[in-house]
Amino acid sequence: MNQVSIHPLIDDGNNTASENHDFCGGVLQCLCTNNKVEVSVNSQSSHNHACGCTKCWKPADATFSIISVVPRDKVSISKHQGKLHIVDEYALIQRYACRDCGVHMFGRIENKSHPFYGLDFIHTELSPQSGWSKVKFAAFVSSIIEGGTPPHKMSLIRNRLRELGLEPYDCLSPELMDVISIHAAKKAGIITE
Ligand SMILES: N[C@@H](CCC(=O)N[C@@H](CS)C(=O)NCC(=O)O)C(=O)O
Ligand SMILES: [Zn+2]
Ligand SMILES: [Zn+2]
Repeated sequence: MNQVSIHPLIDDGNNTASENHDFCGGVLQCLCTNNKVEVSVNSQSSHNHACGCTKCWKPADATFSIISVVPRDKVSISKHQGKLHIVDEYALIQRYACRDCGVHMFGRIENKSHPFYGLDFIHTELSPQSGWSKVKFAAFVSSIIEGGTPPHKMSLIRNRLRELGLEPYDCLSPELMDVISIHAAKKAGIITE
């Protein structure tokens, strides 16, 4: 069967397996064999989704990354902080990566006026614990072309995402796009609450 790969963790259609509503976090580990960087996350993840952009970390054999958010005050570096560096200081999301294995441990927004300020971006697949929220949609789908996917495969990939229960969007989901616009409308005084 000529099936396209989205991400090894969801390709088998088993995306719903482990979500646990009582789950309250775990430890993210980098992929080094020794001296693993560890980041403690004391919260369940939200808005877990597949991201097709070129900036988010993904395993070598994946077309999409899997990324979610947690409150930034629930994230702390617990081991080998010295191995972390910021991938791009000028990006909106400052991604803290392990210098040795390249994995992004978390991403942080420092611009206090950004609608997503206060949320850190994490890859729950780096955690040995199970119970994290399930992947709910696919964002920045058209961007996979910038990552090398041949454009003629796009409809096959969008169909496969739908088959896996992940509605494909070329930016963020409508819910998150609304959050961004509500923030902008409040800032401009168009709406008050
Ligand atoms: N088409 C671009 C899209 C990049 C992009 O805008 N990514 C989104 C989703 S992660 C974003 O919010 N980026 C902010 C950032 O990377 O700092 C690419 O693939 O590089
Ligand atoms: Zn590492
Ligand atoms: Zn991304």
